[in-house]
Amino acid sequence: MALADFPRHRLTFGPSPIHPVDRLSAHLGGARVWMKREDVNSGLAFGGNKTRKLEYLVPDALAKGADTLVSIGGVQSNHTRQVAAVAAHLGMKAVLVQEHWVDWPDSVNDRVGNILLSRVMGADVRLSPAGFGIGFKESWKQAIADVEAVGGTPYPIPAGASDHPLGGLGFANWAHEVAAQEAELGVFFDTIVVCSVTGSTHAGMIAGFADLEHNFGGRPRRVLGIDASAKIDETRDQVARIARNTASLMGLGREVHDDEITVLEGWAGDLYGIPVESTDEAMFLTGRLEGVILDPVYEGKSMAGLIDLVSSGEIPRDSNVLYAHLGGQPAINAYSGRYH
Ligand SMILES: Cc1ncc(COP(=O)(O)O)c(CNC2(C(=O)O)CC2)c1O
Repeated sequence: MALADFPRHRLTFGPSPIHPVDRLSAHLGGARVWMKREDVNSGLAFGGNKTRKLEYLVPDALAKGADTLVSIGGVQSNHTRQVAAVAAHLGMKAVLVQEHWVDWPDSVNDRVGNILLSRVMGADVRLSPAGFGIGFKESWKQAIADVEAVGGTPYPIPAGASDHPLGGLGFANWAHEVAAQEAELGVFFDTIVVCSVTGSTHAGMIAGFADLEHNFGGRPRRVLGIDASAKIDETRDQVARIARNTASLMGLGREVHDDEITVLEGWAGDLYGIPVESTDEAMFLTGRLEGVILDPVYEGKSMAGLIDLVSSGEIPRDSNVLYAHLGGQPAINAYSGRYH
């Protein structure tokens, strides 16, 4: 099946906005930087990259007669908050396993930001002591079994909606959306910068841009994933696997080449969820030059990567760089101790 043949349940307002950030570009003194704003893509609880992925999972959940979305993330997961919003929107229940992915001293970490929003939306929020990991977890499997035990019909959604057969389609579609917007804007984004953790945002982009090039006469471009997992080998493997699975699912017609899969390290720090100096600097620079808010877990780290790659000229001065802003702002409320 071609991408266009997959059912998509609209959860977004339409194409997410693309705009230049020329004060930031001037400050960096290199390529022109633009942003595509998934942080304002939906009216459902601040939206984000997972909302776009869920547009392709919801038809499957509805077709299977599910009544409960079951997912997993850290205490300040943006993903589980978006699952809670979509469940509420659809009239389904949500069971969310929130694991101890971050040893962050803010005592309010489990009472503000994303987890507070999920509770407001009526999700069954279950705190778990298990630590960070992007693979399948026992706590999540138990939650699925619990729903079945009371006669419910669960729809399992893994961390980040990534290691799911349909998990890459949302951002494969994102690539096609970018191409349509380029035609309107009269610009070509030769480089895309995106944060990579569970991997299907980046992986979907790889498959989508390969589809554009191989089947729609598109020009080649670089998709640079910036790791924020601090477990780069696992993330690299997951991005590669999901990119290839997604390409095969949508009938790309060729293999995904190794040189199309680039996950860069250097800005994640030692631990997932713990900001480092470059994270803080990226957050403050973007906030003070553009009024754009980045979070300390994900976008602050991917922007730190963009800043270095543009400043160093690794991304050439004549490039147009599209930064994927994937959302995540609510989590900043759990880091007030660092930014007061
Ligand atoms: C704001 C933001 N930016 C980038 C990412 C990384 O996306 P992927 O997981 O698709 O690689 C997340 C993910 N967040 C996870 C979550 O539980 O919130 C899946 C880890 C994100 O929330």
